[in-house]
Amino acid sequence: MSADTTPTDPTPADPHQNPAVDGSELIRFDKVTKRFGGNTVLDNLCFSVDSGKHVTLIGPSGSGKTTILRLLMTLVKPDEGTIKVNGDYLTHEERGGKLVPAGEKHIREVRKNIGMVFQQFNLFPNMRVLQNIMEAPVQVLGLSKDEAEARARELLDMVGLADRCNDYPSRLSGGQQQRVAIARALAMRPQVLLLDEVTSALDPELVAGVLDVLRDVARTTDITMLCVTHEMNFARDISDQVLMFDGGKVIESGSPDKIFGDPDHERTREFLSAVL
Ligand SMILES: Nc1ncnc2c1ncn2[C@@H]1O[C@H](COP(=O)(O)OP(=O)(O)OP(=O)(O)O)[C@@H](O)[C@H]1O
Repeated sequence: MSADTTPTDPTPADPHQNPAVDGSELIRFDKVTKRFGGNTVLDNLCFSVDSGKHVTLIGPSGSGKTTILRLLMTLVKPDEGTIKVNGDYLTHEERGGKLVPAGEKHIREVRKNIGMVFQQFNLFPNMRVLQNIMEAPVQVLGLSKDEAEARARELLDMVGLADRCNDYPSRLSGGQQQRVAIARALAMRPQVLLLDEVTSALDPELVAGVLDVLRDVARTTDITMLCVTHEMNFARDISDQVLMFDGGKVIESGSPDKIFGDPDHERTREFLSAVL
């Protein structure tokens, strides 16, 4: 990501500008600005997500939703501002009372808390399903092969694919591959699961199976979920909170009942009438 510049003057959180930090806050974006060339995609963005909550990001195409997930994965870096996960700066380290750009080791540690499922499944094509799920827990977390395999089998059972562990991804449908990708992300036991339009590349008849698996994950685990989706019924079902983005900012946030039923903002109304 050579176009990215590392922030040189990160501004520490301003408690007067942002919602109060409570004990259960897991993610905080503080005055985050992200530009691509002359295009300001996120503009002084502030928001936070509490531990265990399921938050859906909605908004028009190009409003920066995917960029937020990519920032959390450190696939891109903010131009200004700071991001904290579980109290640790994601892109900065505190050294001698000062914030300095984070080193690779620090970023790797913070990222262990975060799993992501992409629109394209991105499975390793040359590994069988079981191996796809075991790989990172063994390589990154240092689990023994037996521990990783037990974890992988449990997750395959959860996503309804216990009988496909010896198949290569190419033998599976897109929906099945995406369910393996969900199991693979969960195998790292992340605190946060990022979901980026995970059903957009699927044939319509395969969408429901994937969404059902995610509903189960939301219902049966305490994982924090940050979700970008065009599936508004799914968003309504699983979300504790919906954030509506426009012009690089959160213009409105609230419960799904509020945002989908009686939004305050005209722009939210317009957007929802176009997509619902
Ligand atoms: N690597 C990049 N280089 C240049 N521009 C980029 C890059 N990534 C994203 N953008 C631009 O940033 C803007 C926001 O993109 P982003 O994918 O975050 O939007 P989005 O809200 O997720 O949109 P959609 O719903 O269409 O996926 C878009 O104008 C996009 O073209």
